[in-house]
Amino acid sequence: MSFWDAMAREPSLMQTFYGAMSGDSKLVARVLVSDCCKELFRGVGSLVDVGGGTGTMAAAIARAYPDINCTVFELPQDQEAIIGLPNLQFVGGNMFQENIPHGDALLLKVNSINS
Ligand SMILES: C[S@@+](CC[C@H](N)C(=O)[O-])C[C@H]1O[C@@H](n2cnc3c(N)ncnc32)[C@H](O)[C@@H]1O
Repeated sequence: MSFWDAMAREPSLMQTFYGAMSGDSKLVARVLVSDCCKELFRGVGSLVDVGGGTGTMAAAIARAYPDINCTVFELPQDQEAIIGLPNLQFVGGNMFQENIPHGDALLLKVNSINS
């Protein structure tokens, strides 16, 4: 059983974990969508956040760049995801077993506790 499968059996642990991931993403997103990183997004029309959790990072990018079509590719799970942005969608899947959706840019962000 994978770490992710095990965690899915513990809803409170899962909620804590994704809350921590989201908090980290909020912090990093503030830098990523600031003026200093504008060059990174030049010419990008679509972006896929692989393993993007509840969508915190992708949502920040989608808000800052309404012309970028953002997709979160994530294991199907019962977590509250960010909804309501016209240029943000979620696709459920396993990156090791299924094709990752096409995007001009792929984002694969891990949290500092993993690195
Ligand atoms: C360390 S968390 C990082 C979450 C988010 N990118 C962030 O930085 O806040 C890793 C994420 O990858 C997802 N994940 C793990 N294995 C995956 C797989 N095989 N396919 C797709 N997503 C996966 C997990 O559910 C989790 O949301």
